[in-house]
Amino acid sequence: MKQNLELLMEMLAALPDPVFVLSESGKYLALIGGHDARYYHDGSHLVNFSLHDVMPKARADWFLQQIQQTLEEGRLRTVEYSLGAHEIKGMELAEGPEQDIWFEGRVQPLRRPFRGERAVVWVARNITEHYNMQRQLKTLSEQDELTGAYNRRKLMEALQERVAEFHRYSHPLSLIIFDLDHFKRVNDKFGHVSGDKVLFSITTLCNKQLRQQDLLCRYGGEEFAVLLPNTNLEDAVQLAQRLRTTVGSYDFEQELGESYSITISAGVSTLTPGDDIESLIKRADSGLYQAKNSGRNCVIEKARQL
Ligand SMILES: Nc1nc2c(ncn2[C@@H]2O[C@H](COP(=O)(O)OP(=O)(O)OP(=O)(O)O)[C@@H](O)[C@H]2O)c(=O)[nH]1
Repeated sequence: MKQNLELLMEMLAALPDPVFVLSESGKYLALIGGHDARYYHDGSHLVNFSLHDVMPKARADWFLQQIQQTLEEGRLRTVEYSLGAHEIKGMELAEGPEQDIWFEGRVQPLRRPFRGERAVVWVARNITEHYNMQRQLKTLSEQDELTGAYNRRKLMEALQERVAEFHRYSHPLSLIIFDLDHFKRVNDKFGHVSGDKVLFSITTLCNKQLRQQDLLCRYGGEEFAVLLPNTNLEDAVQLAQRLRTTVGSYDFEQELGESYSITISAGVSTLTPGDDIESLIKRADSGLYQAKNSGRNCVIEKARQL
């Protein structure tokens, strides 16, 4: 019997991930396992304290809510969250990972009350590596390899979200499609590799003019699209003009080895009630087509004909 108990204690102590027992009121009742300092900080000092004693209120509230919801549902729940050791009072920062950790928390109700309170077992697994890799993969799947701008897939995804938002909340949404003028001449004169450098620099130049929420995408070879949430037609045209003058006044000497200017032509459209993604794109495209036919280096707006 004693041997079995010893074995059980050994097993519990050797659990690779920390396992907390947390009460319904947010008290740390017990902690076992999670002793590998490569993955976890030592949280043994937390036992007998409450969540609200050791972490900022908003954080503690969140953990408490998870505990209470798990008890209410009476079944295993899985949650993901990031937590830095610096957010927990009394944590030994030097011993353990430096960065904030992404955790997967598996939260299971205990079958009976513990010290007079309902409680859960909370297994916290460090998933930082997995999380970062997933984020990296997501970024790669949304990005154009050459320029770092978003790709067409991301544009279509964002369009779907934003158009739905427009129909629900009437937030304005505009689209610019622009294309480099006579880009074939650049390739012919300086070579494809230099042309690639120009595409990269144009992406950088344009991104500097955009807000965080705007989305610059490489739409085709030398064609770009800019999705502008919360932007009406007038402001979108203004921005398109700014992109046009920014690119037009830039000297591509560094990219091409001699002083050289490149202009862009753009079409602009804005979403209206009853409109859809296809017609928004179509109008911006037709504005671009008209801009090319009007001598290039200009912006043409296309309002919807009702
Ligand atoms: N370097 C480089 N060139 C590209 C890439 N994608 C498309 N292009 C080039 O872009 C050029 C597009 O040529 P056109 O469609 O004739 O258009 P343009 O010369 O820009 O003329 P307009 O659009 O009518 O002003 C071609 O030379 C393509 O090879 C790319 O990824 N890298």
